[in-house]
Amino acid sequence: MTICKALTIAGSDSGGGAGIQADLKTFQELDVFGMSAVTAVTAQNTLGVHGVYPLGAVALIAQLDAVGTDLQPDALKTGMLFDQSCIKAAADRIRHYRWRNVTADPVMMAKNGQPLLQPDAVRTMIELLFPLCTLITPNLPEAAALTGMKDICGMDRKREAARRLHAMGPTYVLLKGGHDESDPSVTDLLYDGEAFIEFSGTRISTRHTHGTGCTLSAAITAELAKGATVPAAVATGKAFVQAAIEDALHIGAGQGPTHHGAFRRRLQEGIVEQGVESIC
Ligand SMILES: Nc1ncnc2c1ncn2[C@@H]1O[C@H](COP(=O)(O)OP(=O)(O)OP(=O)(O)O)[C@@H](O)[C@H]1O
Ligand SMILES: Cc1ncc(CO)c(N)n1
Repeated sequence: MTICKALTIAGSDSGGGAGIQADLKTFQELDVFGMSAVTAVTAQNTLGVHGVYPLGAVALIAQLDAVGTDLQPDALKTGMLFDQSCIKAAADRIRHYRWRNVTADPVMMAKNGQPLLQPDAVRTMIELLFPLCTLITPNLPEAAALTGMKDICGMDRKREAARRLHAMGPTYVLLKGGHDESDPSVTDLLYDGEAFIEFSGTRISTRHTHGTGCTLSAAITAELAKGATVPAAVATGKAFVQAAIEDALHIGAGQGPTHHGAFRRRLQEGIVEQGVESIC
């Protein structure tokens, strides 16, 4: 049996809904072999982030070299990178191993506002990581921090933000719409420097959206690993996260995780369509 392989470079979420745990569950659900390089361990649950324990660049490089010298990923994503040294290490190893199909989810804070990236690392991410990326997937607060735009509301401002983000070097920008409560169709906007494509769903009224961004970017990464185009990968990713939110598990006392097994169940029931046939 051959299988496509995907790598996540991200933080660990002990609560299991976001970070490395969400990414590996998503890779597995989409029939891709998942690998990980951990940047930091967080003590986290549905009530919030209770501690952040960075592993440091030396430990990150060791993990990336272990993967790079033996198991080449067909696609990779970055999530919580924590600080400048981790961003530099990740960018350096991505270049060294000539890894392609790179998606950066520019994680800056958890849904309840706790910081997951040091403020002085934002510029490093733009300068060193974005030019290596096939896709970046900022949410609206991240897009504001990256572009310096104060309020990004309405489609015109979203398009302007996407243009500015695209000028930072990635091939595609996906501006996520989860934080725009005024949009009932929760639209994510994809831009390749020429055309805009809107991916809409149905906004679910729920507090259980912990890790939606991680899950979306992991699903896109899995599809890219299997050989999908970026628009096709985003379409599958959006369907995956929509199903995961709709079938939420209602566990924990706070902002709960999504259900990573929901998309597979819908596939089996014929409710959603399979992504690409794997090329591996
Ligand atoms: N309430 C909702 N109903 C349906 N889809 C949603 C909802 N909230 C978010 N989404 C979708 O989930 C995905 C992630 O979007 P969001 O903007 O929430 O990311 P995020 O803030 O980076 O997530 P997180 O930080 O929790 O990982 C997007 O595809 C978005 O459209
Ligand atoms: C480890 C980690 N990565 C990303 C997020 C964003 O959802 C989170 N809450 N925790």
